[in-house]
Amino acid sequence: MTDAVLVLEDGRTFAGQAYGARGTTLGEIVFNTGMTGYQETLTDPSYHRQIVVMTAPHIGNTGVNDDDQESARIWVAGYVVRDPARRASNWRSTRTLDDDLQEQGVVGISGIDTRALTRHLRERGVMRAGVFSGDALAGKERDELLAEVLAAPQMVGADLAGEVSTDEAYVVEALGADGEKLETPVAVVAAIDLGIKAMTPQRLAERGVRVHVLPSNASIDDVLATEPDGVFFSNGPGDPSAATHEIELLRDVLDRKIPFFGICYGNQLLGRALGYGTYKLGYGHRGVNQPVMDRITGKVEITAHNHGFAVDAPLDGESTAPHDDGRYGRVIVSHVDLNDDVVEGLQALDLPAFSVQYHPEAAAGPHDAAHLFNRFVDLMNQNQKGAA
Ligand SMILES: NC(=O)CC[C@H](N)C(=O)O
Repeated sequence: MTDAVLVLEDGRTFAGQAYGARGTTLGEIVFNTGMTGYQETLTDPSYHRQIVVMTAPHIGNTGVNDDDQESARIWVAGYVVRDPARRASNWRSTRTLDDDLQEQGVVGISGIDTRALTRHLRERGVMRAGVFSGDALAGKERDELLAEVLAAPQMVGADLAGEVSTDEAYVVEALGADGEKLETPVAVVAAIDLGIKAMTPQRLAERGVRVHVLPSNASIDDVLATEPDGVFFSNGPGDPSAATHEIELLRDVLDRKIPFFGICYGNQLLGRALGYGTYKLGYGHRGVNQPVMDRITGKVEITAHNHGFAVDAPLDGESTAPHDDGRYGRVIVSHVDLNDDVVEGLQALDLPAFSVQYHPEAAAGPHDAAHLFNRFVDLMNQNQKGAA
């Protein structure tokens, strides 16, 4: 039975079965290669406006629980799977994935040859697409559906952090070794929520850090009002070249020599604040097994990724940050993806600032890179001692 259709911008179509909510959804179609972690993927705000294809063929086996949410809702624009589990079975599960997709109005499609679709996206690059089911499909010709896809906005130039960020600032308290609130934190961080995943402030809190999570439109005065030892920029959706306000905010932070750590979108914004360009990858990195070389230690980490853009910085040696006649001093590309040599991290040599393109908080994925949160805490400690 065919009661749903996936239409790609280049005209290729895939027939399947309606999954989750019925209706229309439009977005950029991307694929995720993680064999686990569908719940964390669905609730990662960086997937806002993207239709996600899972290359793992069987999705929903372990149901959904309240602990693995990376935010309060599903953010993907649409969901494409091969074979949904007929029955969810896990001791932590409180409901099925299909329930969540339906309740939250997320249109999906199943029964798709996700291997063929992924190969197509690898060859042609990610592109806009639409999933149509129920009344949205009834009586419509393929050309009408394609016209809807072609009218959808492009990801290039999209400034989306404001659409996913928190409206109000909130605090995640520092935790002691006993898991209880630590009255005197080891450091205070102002974290700019560009689409932050719940596990990120948690990883800092576990290291004794109090985290003030601020909305993406926070001003430098809002940041300074938290009396931060360090500033953090999170992951998030959209094109880093469009994030004008956030890039200016970051320059204000760098000018004050406040220790800075950025993840994913935060890495791209550090790149842009320093004056480098960013560009769109053909099909991006989305999964939990990307090998990344830390060029400072020579160690390789297996890491979780979700990015479609990357920083354009010279791989070899030090370069002077291009912004404003060397005002930010020297920078090295600290991390490189071993699959394709994409820049995966930046380290400023004359400022207390570094960032990675991948996800040390994991969720889902391996914990190889969790030590980077320690590196940030050390950087803040050194800075406090230097200032004392
Ligand atoms: N997870 C992220 O922070 C993604 C960053 C950016 N939106 C990209 O696609 O590259």
